[in-house]
Amino acid sequence: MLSSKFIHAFTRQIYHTNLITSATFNVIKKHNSTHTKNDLVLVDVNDKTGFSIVTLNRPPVNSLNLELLSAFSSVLDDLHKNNSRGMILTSSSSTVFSAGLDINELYKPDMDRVRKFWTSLQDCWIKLYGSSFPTAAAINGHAPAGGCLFAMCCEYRVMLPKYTIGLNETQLGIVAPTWFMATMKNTIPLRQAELALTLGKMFKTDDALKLGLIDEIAENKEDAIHKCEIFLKKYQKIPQTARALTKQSYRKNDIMELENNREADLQLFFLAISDPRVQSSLGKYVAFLKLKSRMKPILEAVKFLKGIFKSKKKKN
Ligand SMILES: CCCCC/C=C\C/C=C\CC/C=C/CC(=O)SCCNC(=O)CCNC(=O)[C@H](O)C(C)(C)COP(=O)(O)OP(=O)(O)OC[C@H]1O[C@@H](n2cnc3c(N)ncnc32)[C@H](O)[C@@H]1OP(=O)(O)O
Repeated sequence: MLSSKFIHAFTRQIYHTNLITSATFNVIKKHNSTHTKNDLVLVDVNDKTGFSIVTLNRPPVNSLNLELLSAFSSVLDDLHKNNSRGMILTSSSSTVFSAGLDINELYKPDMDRVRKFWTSLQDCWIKLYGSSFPTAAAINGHAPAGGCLFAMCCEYRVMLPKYTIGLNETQLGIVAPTWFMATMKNTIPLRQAELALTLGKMFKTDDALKLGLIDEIAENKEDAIHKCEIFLKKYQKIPQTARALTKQSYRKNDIMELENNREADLQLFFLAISDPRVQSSLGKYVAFLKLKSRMKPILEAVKFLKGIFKSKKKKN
C-alpha cells in the first residue's frame, strides 16, 4: 500500500497546480437532495451510489455563457470537495446536450466580460478534464463544439441515436484552441482527430460510435444514465487514489500546457476574436441561427404537408 506521505509528495510533485488539493479522502456526505447553482446547473446526488447527476439547464440549447460556466465551475469544486464517487453530465433539454459556447459571448464582445468568460471556460476544462472523481456523459442531444468538448472531457460517453457530435470550429471560420484539440486527440486516433478537426466534422451517433468518439448508444436518457452508472460502478473496487492519480498522470501534459500558458491562451483568444474576418463569420452565423430558428415552423409545416401528399399518393 502507498503511504499517505508518499501520496502527498507525489501529488504535490505532479500537481502543483492543485488538481488534487488533498489526498485525504473523506467519506462522501450522502444525501438525497437536488442542489442548484442559480438553476443553471442542477446537481442530484444518488444516495445509494454516491454518483451525482449534473444537469446543464440553460434553455433552449444550453449554450455556454459566463453564468453557466461559472455555475458549472463551482459545481465541479463542490464535487471535488465532497470527494464525489462519480459524476454523470447531462442536459435538461430533450434534443440538445449543449450547443457549445454562446456565440453572443464571442460576437461584438465586451472585453471585461469576455475575459471572465474565457477564464471560466479554462477553469471548467481544467477541473473537468483533470477531475479526481470519475466522469461519464449521458449525451441526450446534439453536442457541437464546446458541447463535444465537455463530453470528451468525461471518461465515458453514452449517446442517444440520431444526434450529432463534433468540433465544428473550422466550419465557423474559427480555430479550436490547442486544448480542445488535445482533448480530441486523447479520445480518438490521431489521424482521425486531425481529419475531424480540419473538416470541422459533426458525426451522427452511429458514426461517432464507430470512430470511438462515443462508447455506447442508449435508447433514451434514462438508459443513457443507467449505462453511465454501470461504467462508474466499475471503479468501486479500484482504490480511489490509484485511479485518480493514473487518470491525472494520463492527462497531465495537456493540463500543464494550459496551466502554464493561461494568459497567453487568453491573449490568443482576444487576438482571434478581434480579427474582423472572425467577427464577420460570427455575425453571419448568429444571423443564420436566428433565421433557421424562425424558419422552423415553416419547415415543419412543409414536412407535414409533404407527409399528407405522400399518404394520399399511396392511397391512390
Ligand atoms: C492554435 C491556436 C488557436 C488559437 C485559437 C484561440 C481562440 C479561438 C477563438 C475562438 C474559439 C472559440 C471556440 C468556440 C467553440 C464553440 O463552442 S462555438 C459554438 C459552436 N456551436 C454551434 O455551432 C452550434 C450552433 N447551434 C446549432 O447547431 C443548433 O442550435 C443546435 C444545437 C443543433 C440545436 O438546434 P435546434 O434546432 O434545436 O435549435 P435552434 O437552432 O433553433 O436554436 C434555438 C435558439 O438557440 C440559439 N442558439 C443556438 N446555438 C447557439 C449558440 N451556440 N450560441 C448562442 N445561441 C445559440 C438560436 O439562435 C436560437 O435562438 P432564437 O433565434 O432566439 O430562437
